[in-house]
Amino acid sequence: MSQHTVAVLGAGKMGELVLSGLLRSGHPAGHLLVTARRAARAAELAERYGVTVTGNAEAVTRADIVAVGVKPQDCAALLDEIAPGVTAGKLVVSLCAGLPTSFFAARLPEGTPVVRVMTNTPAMVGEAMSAISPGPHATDEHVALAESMFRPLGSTVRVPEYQQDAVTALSGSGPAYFYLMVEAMIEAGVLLGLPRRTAQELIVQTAVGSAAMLRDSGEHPVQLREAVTSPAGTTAAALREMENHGVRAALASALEAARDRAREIAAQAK
Ligand SMILES: NC(=O)C1=CN([C@@H]2O[C@H](COP(=O)(O)OP(=O)(O)OC[C@H]3O[C@@H](n4cnc5c(N)ncnc54)[C@H](OP(=O)(O)O)[C@@H]3O)[C@@H](O)[C@H]2O)C=CC1
Ligand SMILES: O=C(O)[C@@H]1CCC=N1
Repeated sequence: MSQHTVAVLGAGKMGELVLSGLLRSGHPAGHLLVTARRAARAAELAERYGVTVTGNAEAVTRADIVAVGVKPQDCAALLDEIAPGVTAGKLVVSLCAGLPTSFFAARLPEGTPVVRVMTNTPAMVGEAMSAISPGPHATDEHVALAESMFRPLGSTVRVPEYQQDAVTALSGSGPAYFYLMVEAMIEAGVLLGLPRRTAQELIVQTAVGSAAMLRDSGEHPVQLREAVTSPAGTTAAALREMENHGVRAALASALEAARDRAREIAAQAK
């Protein structure tokens, strides 16, 4: 991987995470190029990471791997701009929600390999979940390259592309659902009379501990929940209220809405 030159086009939040992950894993700064729309952002990236910031066309000309980190609605214009420079042998890696690899194929030279990745913001602490799918002309070697790009950010998994909108609804947007729940529980703690700072400390550590149990205990969430729920106890009382308020149904609807929005983004980008 380190011998390849990687260009991150549109180094915003996610692009910067890819960039910093590569640098953390020992990828030479000299083999990294980034682009940004605003001059201030370009200067910030150059100063923070010591990488070369160029225009999109130059980055693509110099790179072997081109990671597209712009918002889906900015993608068509970017692809039209870079298509002439995407010569044979270059791999395009999309970070974009919703957009299928066929969207890229339609705008890039025939035969361009495209890999689609849905990662998430816990990449900031090396705990991302990145789901990787080969698109047209992407070989196993291309997918392996994308894996080595995203492994420094956290876990990776290969999924067929048709699952990517569901993946986006689950793990791509997922951190926001947990943050909302934590925020709501802090407010609930304040309602019960706890100082805000105490409520936050209690619930954040409870989230961290619960996440570690989910990952490391080898037990199913149902078993973990049952172990907390004493007969006629406090947890059972709280869980009944959650069921009464339709928490499961709310989550099902929320994830369906996210999946549907991913489809809509693709339809609108055409
Ligand atoms: N945020 C998230 O949790 C996740 C986002 N994604 C996907 O990642 C992609 C990026 O999202 P995110 O990082 O949040 O968005 P950001 O807005 O933070 O980053 C996008 C960046 O692209 C830049 N940009 C836009 N057009 C161009 C262009 N023509 N040339 C160069 N740079 C350009 C923008 O510049 P400027 O700031 O100047 O406008 C911005 O810095 C999206 O496609 C999104 O769907 C995927 C998983 C999770
Ligand atoms: O909200 C979004 O569209 C992006 C994709 C997944 C997370 N954030």
